[in-house]
Amino acid sequence: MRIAVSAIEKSYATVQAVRGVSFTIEPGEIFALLGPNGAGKSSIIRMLVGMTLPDIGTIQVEYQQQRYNHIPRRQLGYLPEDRGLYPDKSVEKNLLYLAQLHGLSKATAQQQMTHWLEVFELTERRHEDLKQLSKGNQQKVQLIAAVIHRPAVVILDEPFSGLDPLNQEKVVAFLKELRQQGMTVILSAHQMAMVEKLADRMLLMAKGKVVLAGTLAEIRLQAQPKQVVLIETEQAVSEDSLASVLADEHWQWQSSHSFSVTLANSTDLTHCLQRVLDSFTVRAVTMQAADLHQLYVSAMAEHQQGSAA
Ligand SMILES: Nc1ncnc2c1ncn2[C@@H]1O[C@H](COP(=O)(O)OP(=O)(O)OP(=O)(O)O)[C@@H](O)[C@H]1O
Repeated sequence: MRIAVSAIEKSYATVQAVRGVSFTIEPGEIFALLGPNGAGKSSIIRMLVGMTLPDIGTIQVEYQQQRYNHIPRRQLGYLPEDRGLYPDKSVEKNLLYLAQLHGLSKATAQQQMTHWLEVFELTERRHEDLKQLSKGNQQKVQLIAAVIHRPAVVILDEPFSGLDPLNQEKVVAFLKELRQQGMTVILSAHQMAMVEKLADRMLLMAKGKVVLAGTLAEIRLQAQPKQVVLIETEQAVSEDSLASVLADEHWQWQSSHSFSVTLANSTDLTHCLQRVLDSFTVRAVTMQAADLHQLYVSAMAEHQQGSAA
């Protein structure tokens, strides 16, 4: 399923929640919507699933040569922010009921349920009422409920919320398996370390607008266009020798055996390394890349400064 969102806007009574947002999602990719509380992520999700319409702009969904203005219900698995299963029914009854509601045969529903309960280590708990499970385990049942009917697209609003680190890792593995099975996954999340491991592309939003977009590498370039490379040498290097070898570079002496160089692009990297290798024996070269959490925090700080100015 291919999804193209073009310049959508959405306002509620007093809030302009989404302000001219565009992006595309390619079939089979994991796409992450990121941003602080109130950024507009859930509003976008509600428009993607057809719960509300954009005031302005378009959503075009292509699936098996058909076109839609939202993701067709039969092809959608959705974990909303406010979860909706039956607390007084067992895990098994909840899942089988939902699967059959989506048109799965009893045998296929059973087989799907068995597989996913195993993945989340919930097989032993399947006869317990949902309300008897911890919040984290209920969350895992909700994730299974969203995918049990094998939809083409899965939308997960905060799939990591309420989960401990080990269970968050399980969700990462679960989402990778969905991608392997060919599903398109759209998720919103606040756990950057998890998103970094998973997302093929992402959209960082603030106050209804796009702040950064693309793959992690593209986002890195947008947020931090300069690269910093740390070079460690076998022999001691003085500041004077660096000044003569790297006369045109922006370098910083770190210790007798290491220094960093800030580069504008990869061509500069080649030139810089050639000059360094002509003069010193190099032990290690490390690119100092910011992780998604750091990129997110600095992008949001910059955005806030920009909108305050
Ligand atoms: N039904 C509604 N009526 C009025 N205002 C709303 C409604 N839904 C959302 N908003 C407002 O729209 C803005 C965007 O909200 P939205 O829920 O889309 O953000 P979000 O990025 O999903 O936030 P969170 O991470 O907290 O879930 C917020 O200011 C919110 O208060």
